[in-house]
Amino acid sequence: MTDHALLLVNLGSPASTSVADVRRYLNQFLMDPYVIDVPWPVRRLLVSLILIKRPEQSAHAYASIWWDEGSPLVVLSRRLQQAMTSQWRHGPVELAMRYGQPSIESMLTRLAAQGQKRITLAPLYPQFADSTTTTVIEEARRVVRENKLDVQLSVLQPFYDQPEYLDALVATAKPYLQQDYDHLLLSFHGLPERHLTKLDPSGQHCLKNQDCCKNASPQVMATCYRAQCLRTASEFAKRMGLPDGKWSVSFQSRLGRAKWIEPYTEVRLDELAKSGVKKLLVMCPAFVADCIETLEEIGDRGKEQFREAGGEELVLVPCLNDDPQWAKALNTLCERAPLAL
Ligand SMILES: C=CC1=C(C)c2cc3[nH]c(cc4nc(cc5[nH]c(cc1n2)c(C)c5CCC(=O)O)C(CCC(=O)O)=C4C)c(C)c3C=C
Ligand SMILES: [Fe+2]
Ligand SMILES: [Fe+2]
Repeated sequence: MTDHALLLVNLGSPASTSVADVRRYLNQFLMDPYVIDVPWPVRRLLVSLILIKRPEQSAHAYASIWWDEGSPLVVLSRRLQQAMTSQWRHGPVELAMRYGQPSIESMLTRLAAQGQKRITLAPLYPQFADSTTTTVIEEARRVVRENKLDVQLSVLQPFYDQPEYLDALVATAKPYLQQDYDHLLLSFHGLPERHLTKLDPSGQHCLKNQDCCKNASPQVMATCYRAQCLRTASEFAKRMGLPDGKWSVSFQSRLGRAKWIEPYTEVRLDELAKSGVKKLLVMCPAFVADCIETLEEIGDRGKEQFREAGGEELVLVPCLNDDPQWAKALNTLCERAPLAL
């Protein structure tokens, strides 16, 4: 069978590091109602305020990590796509970005025009969030509906607890953890707290007490990003045989004034340095590909912050990127993707 395509979808990057391209990208990203989840007029106002200063700052940050071939996130996702072509046996493997290019619309319409009858959509996010997983699925649905595409969609489910993903994480991180180090920080992308509490099916659980994410029922677990991050971290630690106290979890990349899920990575970097940690390993399991958030926020700024607070060395563990074991694992996960309703 060659008419069942695989479409990998990652977040996307600006087209270049120019302030104008970064502004265009941030505008598309932040005007997504799944990202800034307030009514349109309020979102428009908030985003316009953010767009006064942020594009210049972000353009500078992007320029510091940009590669000759382009954005690390896009280049690494493209390499993963290439690695997946020798794994996926049912049809072509393509890559789209939720924001910027190549768009989900361009890739889905192209695949349908080629005669693909079924498409497995793979949002490349291990943990579920509306601002990542849902927005990809809803955009794909919109494209199929509005273009009347004659395709059936299957969707890769969040894989935060799947052995294939966890084993691939262990394989890529192991060489780093076999060296001497004092502490491992698992730093996940953060989310505004509101994004968790509004999805809590009981309305009585999320963030009601300190241990809510450790005692989450299967219903809460299904949509609680924080609980899924903590599960990934504890399963990883179990597989690596890490003792309690040798590792911890934090959340990075906070934007704006709202309260985001805690603990914040920037706070933990200071705390760890002040508690005597000299050599710190940081891994970022919410990102399957290295990007501005890992390379610049942790690898550059985090490293400097940790040293200024008294630490000696911060080592950033690379993301899964195009690791062959990861490509194999992702293929197995995609084979299991159920048909979308
Ligand atoms: C891994 C999952 C991600 C979640 C959850 C997420 C939520 C989220 N992000 C923002 C705002 C920004 N994120 C930015 C970059 C960025 N975010 C993710 C992933 C998640 N975001 C990735 C992979 C990247 C890297 C993109 C790249 O080109 O390398 C940015 C842009 C960079 C910057 O200016 O800092 C913003 C802005 C919000 C508001 C949010 C949840 C509501
Ligand atoms: Fe983000
Ligand atoms: Fe929770």
